[in-house]
Amino acid sequence: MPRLAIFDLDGTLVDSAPDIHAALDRLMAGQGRASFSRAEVTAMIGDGVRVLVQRATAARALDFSEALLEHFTADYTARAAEATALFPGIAGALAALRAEGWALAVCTNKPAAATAALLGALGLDGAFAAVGGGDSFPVRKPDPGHLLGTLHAAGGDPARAIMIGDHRNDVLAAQGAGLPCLFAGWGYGTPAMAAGAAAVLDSPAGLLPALRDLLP
Ligand SMILES: O=C(O)COP(=O)(O)O
Ligand SMILES: [Mg+2]
Repeated sequence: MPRLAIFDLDGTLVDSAPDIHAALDRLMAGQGRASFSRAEVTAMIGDGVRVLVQRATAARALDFSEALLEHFTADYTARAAEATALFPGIAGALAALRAEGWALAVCTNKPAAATAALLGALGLDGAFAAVGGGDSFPVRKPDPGHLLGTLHAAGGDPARAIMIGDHRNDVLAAQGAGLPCLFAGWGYGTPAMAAGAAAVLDSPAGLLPALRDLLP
């Protein structure tokens, strides 16, 4: 069975904050509310789209509604790849891992439809043995069931799999599933969120050596 690297998406593989930010600002403008700073937006990312819109509406004294959530989700899904790109070094790291025989998967709290649209636009459809979105399973990160469901869909073995993520939810899901977690320090998380990770990486250049170290 090949070694399996399971990647978080937002803040780990892709710098998606510009498009999430733009979509949130469009939502707020439609409600007559002020836009957000980038730091406000990155602090709201990580728990899926429902919690994102709940946090954004609360921050602008708006009542959350299913209609606002649906509006945001449709708008963001259609425009998820306008300004979003892979972090520098990610494409090379993924190619090197595949060349070494690693299987790859994505486990993200972003909804599956937006995830598929984004991966397709980035030319990454087909790069992953499985993609577990935030609505692919009855649970999502930090619940380990999301990670284990993705792992099983990829045909992986928990004893030969590693999680890579930028948020506390990634570390907690990995801990619950019994997997080591590498913390992507280039993402949207805070240093405190790395507590419990096997290692904190400063840049994607550190991915290959750290993964080989954990699973020779
Ligand atoms: O959609 C989110 O809130 C976060 O997505 P992620 O799990 O890929 O970081
Ligand atoms: Mg993330």
